[in-house]
Amino acid sequence: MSQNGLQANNNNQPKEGASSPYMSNDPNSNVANFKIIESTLREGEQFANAFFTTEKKIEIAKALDDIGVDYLELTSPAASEQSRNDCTVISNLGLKAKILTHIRCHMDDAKLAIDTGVDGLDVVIGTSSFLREFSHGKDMEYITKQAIEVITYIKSKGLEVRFSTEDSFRSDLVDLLSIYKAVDKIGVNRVGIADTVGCANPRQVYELVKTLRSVVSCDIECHFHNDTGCAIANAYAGKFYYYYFTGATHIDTSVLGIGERNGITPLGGLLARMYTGDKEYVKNKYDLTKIREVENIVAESVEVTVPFNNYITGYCAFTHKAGIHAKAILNNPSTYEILNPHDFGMTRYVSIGHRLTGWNAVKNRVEQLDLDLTDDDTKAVTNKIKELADVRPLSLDDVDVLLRSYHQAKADGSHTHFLKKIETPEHITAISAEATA
Ligand SMILES: CC(=O)SCCNC(=O)CCNC(=O)[C@H](O)C(C)(C)COP(=O)(O)OP(=O)(O)OC[C@H]1O[C@@H](n2cnc3c(N)ncnc32)[C@H](O)[C@@H]1OP(=O)(O)O
Ligand SMILES: O=C(O)CCC(=O)C(=O)O
Ligand SMILES: [Mg+2]
Repeated sequence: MSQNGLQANNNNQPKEGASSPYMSNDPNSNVANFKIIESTLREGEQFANAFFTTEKKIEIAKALDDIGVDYLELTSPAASEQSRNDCTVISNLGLKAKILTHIRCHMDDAKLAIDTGVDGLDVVIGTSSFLREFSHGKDMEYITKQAIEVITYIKSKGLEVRFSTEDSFRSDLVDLLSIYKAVDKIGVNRVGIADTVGCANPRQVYELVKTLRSVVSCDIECHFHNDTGCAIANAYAGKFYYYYFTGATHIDTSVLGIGERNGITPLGGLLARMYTGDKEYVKNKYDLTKIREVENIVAESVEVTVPFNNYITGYCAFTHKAGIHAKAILNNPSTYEILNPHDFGMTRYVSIGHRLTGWNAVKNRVEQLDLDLTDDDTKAVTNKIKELADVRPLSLDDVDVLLRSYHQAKADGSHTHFLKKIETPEHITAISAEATA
């Protein structure tokens, strides 16, 4: 969907549910109002390589807080003594983000978590037949009773509480709706749906959120694994329904998407997706220029490199190569860019030393170097670049040497001969060496 298409949709009246009790009367409800539950310090700690010291958790928490994420979700205090201490330490940092910890649907875990000083608890229990049979072994009646007891207790302590079903998309719909209805009735702040195994597609997400929206009045949170590459699209599909009808949603993310197996919805990718929906809202709410910093901190800590094709920060995310693209980008970047790199603290790069280059891109370099060459000159040098780049790609330095040397040769009329003499990329290297000798 095009950026304009989406924005136009925002201004349209919703096609369905105009009389829905969940439709906000707030005139601002047409903006992309969503909240991020940043789970690098919980789901992210489940990533194979993750080991976060307390100091590293503090550094990551502060970097995420600087971006402006709404919540930070921390590993359960039941996991280990250090995990419990870390909940207390991070709760006491005085961050703007609300601090949550993630617990099993069990009174022991809830009691342990209450004392850490967090703002709220994210309670989870599996409801699919897989989890009921092979994980905790409890039936729906037991789960519902337990959920009500745990939620009531947490609420009595004045904390925010969310109840989520694990493996929601492989759970029975009647079971799901019935337990969500029960917890909504006792005043849970949010219910969560979790695609724990990454099996859901955007259509299923949209349908489940829509159905759930019709049975609960509390907020709805979404947690999507990326096993089949749908984590961002699913988050967007979940939000898209809210977009019209509630004006509120909560989406779980982690930095670089790290988590159990191949992880969940990545923070940067989600922000890129949301930015295309409502650029001003996203830019005003989150400091997009700080995404790179937190990604670098996390990448270094978990000993991975930021992928080359990462959303926003991948090294070639704003590199334009083919001649057709380069020409249009130089005329108007929006022709081939949906994200403005400057909004993310990034810069655009137009690559020219290769066989796919075009004379318009080379002309731009001629102008940057302030060389007095005609369009025919530029086209002749472009053809030479293509010929040489059939052997190997040229660096920008190679291209500059070629352009400058051609320009010099033009002064005494030897430029045609000069181009003929350059038969391989090594000839350019030789010219360079001669010039610096
Ligand atoms: C999909 C997700 O990512 S959910 C979040 C996953 N996070 C974690 O697992 C946090 C890290 N985990 C841990 O440190 C440990 O697994 C602990 C402390 C939670 C539990 O450790 P242990 O008591 O040794 O149990 P173990 O991990 O072997 O098994 C899980 C236990 O939790 C129970 N359980 C699993 N899910 C739930 C749930 N949602 N609610 C209540 N109990 C649950 C299981 O029945 C099992 O109990 P059992 O020991 O009586 O059989
Ligand atoms: O608590 C939740 O909603 C999600 C738990 C989780 O990590 C998952 O189901 O993958
Ligand atoms: Mg998960």
